[in-house]
Amino acid sequence: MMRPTDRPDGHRGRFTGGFTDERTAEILPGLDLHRFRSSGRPAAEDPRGARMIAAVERNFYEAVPTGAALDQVLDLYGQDQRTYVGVYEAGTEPETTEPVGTFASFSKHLQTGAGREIEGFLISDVTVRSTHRRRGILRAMMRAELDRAAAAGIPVAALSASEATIYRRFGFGVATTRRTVEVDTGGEVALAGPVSGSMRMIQPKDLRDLGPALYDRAHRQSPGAVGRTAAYSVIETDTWMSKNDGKGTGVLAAVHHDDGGTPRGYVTYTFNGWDQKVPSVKVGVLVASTAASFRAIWDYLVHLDLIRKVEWGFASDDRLLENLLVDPRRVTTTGYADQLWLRILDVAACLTGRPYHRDGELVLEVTDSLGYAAGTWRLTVEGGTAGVVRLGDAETELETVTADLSLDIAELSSVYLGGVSAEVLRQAGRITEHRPGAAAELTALLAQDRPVFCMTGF
Ligand SMILES: CC(=O)SCCNC(=O)CCNC(=O)[C@H](O)C(C)(C)COP(=O)(O)OP(=O)(O)OC[C@H]1O[C@@H](n2cnc3c(N)ncnc32)[C@H](O)[C@@H]1OP(=O)(O)O
Repeated sequence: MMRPTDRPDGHRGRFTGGFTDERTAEILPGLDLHRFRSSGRPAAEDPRGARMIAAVERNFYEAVPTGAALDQVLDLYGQDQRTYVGVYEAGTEPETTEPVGTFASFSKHLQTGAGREIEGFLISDVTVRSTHRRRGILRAMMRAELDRAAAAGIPVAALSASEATIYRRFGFGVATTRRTVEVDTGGEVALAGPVSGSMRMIQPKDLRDLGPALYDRAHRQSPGAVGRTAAYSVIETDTWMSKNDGKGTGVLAAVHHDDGGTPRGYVTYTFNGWDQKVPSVKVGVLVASTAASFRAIWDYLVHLDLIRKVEWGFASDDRLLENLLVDPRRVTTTGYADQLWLRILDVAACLTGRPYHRDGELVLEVTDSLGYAAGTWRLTVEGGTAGVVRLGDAETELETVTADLSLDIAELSSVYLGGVSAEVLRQAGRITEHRPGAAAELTALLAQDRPVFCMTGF
């Protein structure tokens, strides 16, 4: 089986290779930090991993999985090669005690546009026990792990946030957003563009191999997309052990084939039940590797018999869905959320690791309270290739250059992929312009040829 973490080129990331267990005594008074890799083994053989998962669930106010459900989570996290940090009361052992602080990280690719990608340090499961909050445990874990990622040469960290006010202080900025939408599918619904190929219903378990292959193709075309976690292998195949013992929860699935019979996309969805006032379905995973496939999948969804509403939690902000329909008012946005938060650790590696569609030159004065990216950077783009120098470094001129823009690393991380406008952040007072028009120039320089969107959660 091809797992979401496997890549055709065999790349698993520099970072995950050289890991060893370690213990850093006294990260804070009376608190020890332990770091260890997910083993992928069942709870009976990995009490440390099991207690880590229990702590994460409890801190998110969720029920703790047990038995086969817990073993499945441990297996999935092992596939992701997650590294866990646990903060423990001094003198207690991870094998027998739950941590009071948790922090997971793993390596996945981040698409930077035009099929280019850089390694990302993906962060998840950040929690602190209710009784230990606001004592600096998150700050200590974040600092320790960003230090480690930066030392390993990973250019960017990424996360999705439970609350929007936590992570900017650590240099993270919102790079992509998503919407929750409801599509009114009652009566005659017409699409604006052509629909081709055919849809076939399949068993969700048949997505085991097809899902990752199609996702891999789709995500390479989408700046902002990241490699999926192994959890998707049970989400889309409806085989979560924690739900109905893995026997399925009624997820339906359909695949789009193009006119030549090649699969190009798929959708999973769930019926919300006949007790609803308006019969509706909720889309789970929707992956389209071509624009034609996206149209065909939505043609299928809006024409489901008896269904008068389709809900979807992962619509992009570019109004693609509205433009797909002859009547764009059928789409109602019911929620709006920041999705991918980025934190640039290595300015030069990030800015040279993405495509450009025009030439230009800008000097950026970057502040960074954690120090990784601070400095005055000259970005020069010629023929689609960027050169980046930190002014004042030994080999560059110690000149008195006036920066075109001053901004914090959180803002540079926000605008980096081109999904957020530097000019808008200037207007919001988050970026200071020293040369009129420089923010608009940066916006144009960073613009992509495709919408910037992260189509997964992690
Ligand atoms: C990527 C993810 O996993 S997102 C999930 C985050 N986890 C959760 O939401 C679960 C519930 N909440 C928690 O477990 C904890 O409250 C955490 C993890 C959010 C914060 O942990 P703590 O140890 O309390 O944070 P810590 O004391 O280190 O605070 C660090 C800074 O963040 C600020 N901060 C902490 N929590 C929040 C919050 N919820 N909202 C805004 N600011 C916050 C603190 O004020 C402090 O600011 P300062 O250092 O600039 O003065």
